[in-house]
Amino acid sequence: MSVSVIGAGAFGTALAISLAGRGPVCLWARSKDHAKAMQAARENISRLPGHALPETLSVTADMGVATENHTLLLAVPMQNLRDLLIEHAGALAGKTLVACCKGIELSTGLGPVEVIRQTRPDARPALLTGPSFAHDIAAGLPTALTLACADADLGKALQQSLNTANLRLYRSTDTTGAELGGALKNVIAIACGAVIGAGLGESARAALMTRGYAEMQRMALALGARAETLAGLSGFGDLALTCTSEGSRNYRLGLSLGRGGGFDPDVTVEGAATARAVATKARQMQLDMPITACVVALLDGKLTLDAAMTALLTRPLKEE
Ligand SMILES: NC(=O)C1=CN([C@@H]2O[C@H](COP(=O)(O)OP(=O)(O)OC[C@H]3O[C@@H](n4cnc5c(N)ncnc54)[C@H](OP(=O)(O)O)[C@@H]3O)[C@@H](O)[C@H]2O)C=CC1
Ligand SMILES: O=C(CO)COP(=O)(O)O
Repeated sequence: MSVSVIGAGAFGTALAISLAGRGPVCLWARSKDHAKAMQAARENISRLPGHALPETLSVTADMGVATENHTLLLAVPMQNLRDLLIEHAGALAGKTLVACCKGIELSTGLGPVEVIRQTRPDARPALLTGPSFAHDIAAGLPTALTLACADADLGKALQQSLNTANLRLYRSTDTTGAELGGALKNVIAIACGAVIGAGLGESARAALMTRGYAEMQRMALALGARAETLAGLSGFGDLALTCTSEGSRNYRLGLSLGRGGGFDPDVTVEGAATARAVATKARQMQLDMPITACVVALLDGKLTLDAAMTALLTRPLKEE
């Protein structure tokens, strides 16, 4: 199965580097200048500096060339996925589309697999998600991810073709659970970063991670996900990584909120839009998601961190 990676950000480049260890891979960038710069330097200096592109990795800005391969990994931010699918509708028709983004679309409340299903009903959708920093993957460090695909046979085929020397894939048919785990953990990571940034301590972070996980499960189970998916790499695994490492941009945004500092608006932070999408969805579904609500209020400047902590600590006492 030949593979192209669509989107030459940090994650797309890292996946392409890892896959190139198995054979030819094509990496598509939307900008001709970006593609040319990568070809010249044999490195993605603007998005993933410090990692050489292997010889088996070709770079293009021509979607026609990229879609000569049948399996396409879509590695763009969640809020840009629909635009990509619409802009290149013809070229993407009938392909196997593996979403590699983590988030919930703000305008619809849908996850990546659902957005693919809605915009490209002729495509065969799947999702690649789990605890993994782009720099770790590109450096060849060991990583384990979930490959979720509702079509069990296609999932098995993708697991075989996308597994690499340092990327071990576990498969699942629960796309709902996998996409919600990857999306919701980013919201909790912002909260955890804020707590650490404000000096409230690691005990408070452990409490937030645990109660955040309860929120993740509440929404995911209500939407038909399986509890064991949330307990796996795409949920618990990614929550553990993202809530404890400054390698995470979501966590770093939280840190700056907690410290009262600024944050570069051009950095991809999926949890910000996703927090808003999830809060809206929770209201519609009448689900109690107090940590998510506090993250939205913090992001909107409607609540200070002190007031958010007081709000969380003074909620009615309940059974765990
Ligand atoms: N970085 C990481 O460690 C990991 C990231 N992910 C997920 O991967 C997804 C992408 O993140 P990441 O690669 O880090 O983000 P980056 O900010 O590094 O890159 C985003 C890329 O998407 C491209 N892009 C944006 N909009 C479009 C569009 N409409 N059409 C085509 N290309 C577009 C950008 O192009 P341009 O350069 O031209 O602006 C850029 O190359 C996110 O959902 C993230 O959660 C998952 C696991 C790990
Ligand atoms: O999803 C990730 C790790 O699994 C990357 O996290 P950030 O998007 O917060 O950097």
